Amino acid sequence: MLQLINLTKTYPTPQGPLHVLDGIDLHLAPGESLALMGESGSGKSTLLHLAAGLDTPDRGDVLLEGQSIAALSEPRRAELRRQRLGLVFQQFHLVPSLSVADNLTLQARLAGREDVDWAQHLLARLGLAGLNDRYPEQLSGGQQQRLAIGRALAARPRLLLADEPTGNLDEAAADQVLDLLRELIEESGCALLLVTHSVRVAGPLDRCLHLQRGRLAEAGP
Ligand SMILES: Nc1ncnc2c1ncn2[C@@H]1O[C@H](COP(=O)(O)OP(=O)(O)OP(=O)(O)O)[C@@H](O)[C@H]1O
Repeated sequence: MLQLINLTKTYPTPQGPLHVLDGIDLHLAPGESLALMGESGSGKSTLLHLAAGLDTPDRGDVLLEGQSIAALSEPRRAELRRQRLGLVFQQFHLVPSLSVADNLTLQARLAGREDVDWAQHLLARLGLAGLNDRYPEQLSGGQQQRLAIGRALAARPRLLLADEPTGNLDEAAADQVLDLLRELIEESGCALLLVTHSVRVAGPLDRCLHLQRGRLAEAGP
């Protein structure tokens, strides 16, 4: 489903080149959930951005369902993202001028994959059904985060990439959002690559890998 092949990324800095990713290989199976952990600055967000085709590696390639991202032009990469990927970041990136219902279906509509029944189901499951006509600024942080998750799942992506999706929430709200996220992922058969600092968050996922000095290692017991 997702394959990272020898991904290498170096940033130029005033102190010289910073080797963030040093030949990363990773294979994620359909429906599999994987936590990516590692110290601050170890390159987790960099890896996620490369996997989403939002940035390009110095070497290596990303295959999404066998399709090489490196071989695509930027517009075709954006189309692939719309069709196959859901993205959830720590900042919610909701559109302030759109209602809850319109925010949720925005990506699905752009991808030509709007499914009214699935959108209603997501709104209900995410506890947002009564809030359809509200605007993002009228929601709590937890509600905004749930809406961002709903939006990412509305087009039924094959893979959800999530960067600290509960980083802004207190523990109780974070647990609730993560339980929902896992349930919805299972319902839709979507794979998950989730960046987190939290062992509690990583624990229930199928696999956990640590990023350290540019390489991936299986997490110990
Ligand atoms: N555009 C850039 N130019 C130069 N250095 C960068 C750039 N983006 C990231 N870095 C550096 O690359 C390293 C990895 O950053 P990245 O954001 O991927 O780490 P992270 O593991 O996600 O960190 P955190 O857990 O703090 O979010 C950091 O040292 C960061 O300062």
